[in-house]
Amino acid sequence: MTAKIISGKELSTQLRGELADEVRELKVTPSLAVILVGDDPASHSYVRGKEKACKAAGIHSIVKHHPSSLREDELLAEIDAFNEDSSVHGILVQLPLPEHISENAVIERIAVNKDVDGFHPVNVGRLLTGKKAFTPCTPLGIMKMLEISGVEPRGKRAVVVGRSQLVGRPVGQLLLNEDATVTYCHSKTKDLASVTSQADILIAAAGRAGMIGEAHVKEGAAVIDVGVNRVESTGKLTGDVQFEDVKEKAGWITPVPGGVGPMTITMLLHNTVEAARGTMFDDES
Ligand SMILES: Nc1nc(=O)c2c([nH]1)NC[C@@H]1CN(c3ccc(C(=O)N[C@@H](CCC(=O)O)C(=O)O)cc3)C=[N+]21
Repeated sequence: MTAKIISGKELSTQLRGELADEVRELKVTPSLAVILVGDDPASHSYVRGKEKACKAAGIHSIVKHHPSSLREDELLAEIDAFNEDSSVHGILVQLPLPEHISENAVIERIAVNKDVDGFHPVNVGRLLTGKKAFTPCTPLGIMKMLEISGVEPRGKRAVVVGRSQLVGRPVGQLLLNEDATVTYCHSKTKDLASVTSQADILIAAAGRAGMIGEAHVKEGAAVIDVGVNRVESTGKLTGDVQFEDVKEKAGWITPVPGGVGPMTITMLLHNTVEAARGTMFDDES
């Protein structure tokens, strides 16, 4: 079988166009504050991507760059100011942060109704209990890619490789909420291939270049590659999946670049529009 390639880039073009239409209908201009600490080139490049995408969708973005010497209390004070500013609807602090700053303290400081990353423990808990919540952008993008491909999670075996708070755990939760049978694999999993090769839906989110080969994949499976690994010699981006081999066996596959990455940004725009509407928690029970 040769896999259908799910283009996150093409889907993003369509969805961002629809979002731009929605933005035009809103009474307010959605506004996103992005805070970037330090000078990691990859982080700077992602933030530029977010800025560009906001602009194209008619979303106002404010980007704050800080040196890596920024103190935690200074960062928390800036978050407080954005929390109180009613013209700002979404707040995103680019991760990872320098070691002297507690990521948990920062994430918990962001107002729950401005947490467009969906990392705040209240949003995480709401997702777990099946309530409406801001949902992390990468997992949301993955679900959208499955949906447009006609891959229905209900009753399927889904295997998630990677258990990060940002991607692995929440995408497993979303798949479970859609009635998939979900298994998580990680660095301590024994005989990885024996587990992943049972997956109808395989999510590769371990952050290890090329770790998923043809032997890890079931014939006809949907393979979603979340890897964003930079090849040092060429500077090119590469996934966790050996694309050329796996595409001959899988039913669906996402490329890197042009797959999950653009969808992550698209879902950030989606969450920012949702935050600007301000109705996420209206049905509070
Ligand atoms: N608070 C926070 N929220 C995040 O959502 C977040 C974060 N921190 N830290 C870093 C990761 C990584 N991330 C990516 C977003 C887009 C692409 C993307 O658009 N990639 C393009 C290529 C970009 C390139 O070539 O540099 C692609 O895959 O086609 C990649 C990675 C968001 N993250």
